[in-house]
Amino acid sequence: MLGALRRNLRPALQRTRLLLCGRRATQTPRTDEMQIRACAATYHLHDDCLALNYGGTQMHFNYVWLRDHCRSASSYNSDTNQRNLDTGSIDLSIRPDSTAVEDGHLVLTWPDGHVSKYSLSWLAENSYEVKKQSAIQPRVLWNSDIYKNANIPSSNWDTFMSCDDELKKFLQNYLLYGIAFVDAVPATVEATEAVTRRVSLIRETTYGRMWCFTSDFSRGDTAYSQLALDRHTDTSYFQEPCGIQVFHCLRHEGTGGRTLLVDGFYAAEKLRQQSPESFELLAHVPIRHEYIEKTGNHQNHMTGIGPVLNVHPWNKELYLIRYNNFDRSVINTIPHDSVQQWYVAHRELTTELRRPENELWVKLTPGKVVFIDNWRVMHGRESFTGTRQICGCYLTRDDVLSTARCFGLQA
Ligand SMILES: C[N+](C)(C)CCCC[C@H](N)C(=O)O
Ligand SMILES: O=C(O)CCC(=O)C(=O)O
Ligand SMILES: [Fe+2]
Repeated sequence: MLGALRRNLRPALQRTRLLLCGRRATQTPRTDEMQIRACAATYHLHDDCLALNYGGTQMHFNYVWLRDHCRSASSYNSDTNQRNLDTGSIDLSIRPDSTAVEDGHLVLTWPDGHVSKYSLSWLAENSYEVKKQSAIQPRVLWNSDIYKNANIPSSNWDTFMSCDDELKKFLQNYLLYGIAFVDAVPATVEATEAVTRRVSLIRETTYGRMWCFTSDFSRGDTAYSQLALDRHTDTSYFQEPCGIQVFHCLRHEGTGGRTLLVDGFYAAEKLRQQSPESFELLAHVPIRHEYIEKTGNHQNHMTGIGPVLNVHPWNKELYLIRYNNFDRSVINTIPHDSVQQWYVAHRELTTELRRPENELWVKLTPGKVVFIDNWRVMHGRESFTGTRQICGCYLTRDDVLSTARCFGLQA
């Protein structure tokens, strides 16, 4: 989206240069005058903001915002990408003394003589109006057919470990779909750790840094049994649930034990369309998840409070689902007259999550490592017989997204 915008802006920018090169308005020109001078970029100074029309978009910039976002050396350190200016010292009723558009830049002179210059394309990219048009993180929401028909290739261990382009492709798939696979990984904890470290930092939890589990009840949790587990997100009882879960089945001699994957955002968006009030309720009512373990050496009591659906307040984009019926705690954060509606909304979401067409079943075999966005994609498993050993770890979401952004991906 921004790429397309940049392309659209380029001819406009050139036209601006052509028309405005070397010209400077010392006083705010009248609108009709501006239209003639700068047909590609027009502006108008309102009482509370500067309106800029550029690249076909009408944008509005608050004056304090403009002073705060000055990119001159005294206001901003472009080596560290940090603000130098003390925002607390800006006069909250500041207005520019003079305004001009020249050479593809908006130039403002402030009452104290300080000059701020902003490239028009920078303003466009960073305006609320343009940001609002594109998702924070573009995603492809999927059910089983959509995912299968997309034919997303798995990465291969050798190329994944040695080639940055391969890692970038992997991350792009991961960002779009919330799951991604690496094949032909040696069936060891060390290789699983290496594949993981290639992506990001491991998040150590009470389960360890790298963990390896089997059905031995060594911990007080159903995961350490042979029972089936319905779709869920992990560590919902953390105030910040783990961002990514990595699984590698090192061995399984027995039957069953397939892994279930369900795109929680696909289901939640269906709910938003069909039943907006239920979506709103699940997005606002906080509930508690809890992990209480008092076995052998393990003493844990974790709680996390937050809504099932979490949306960015400014554009309503989903970013996190907490959905774990095993670990959901006593509901005592909802007034009695909303409890019934909450259960209705939860049931509607559950119905969407349980549609067979939304279920992607995969048998994890030695060599196949899966990365799951634990803020979006639910996992579960079929019951099994025999010895089954799974190793893996959790990753911090911020660090994975940072790796992706360093490759130039939008995340
Ligand atoms: C993955 N590993 C086996 C280490 C831990 C499992 C944690 C299970 C817990 N009920 C939850 O959903 O968070
Ligand atoms: O055994 C599995 O495949 C997954 C179990 C599980 O949900 C977990 O470990 O988080
Ligand atoms: Fe789990």
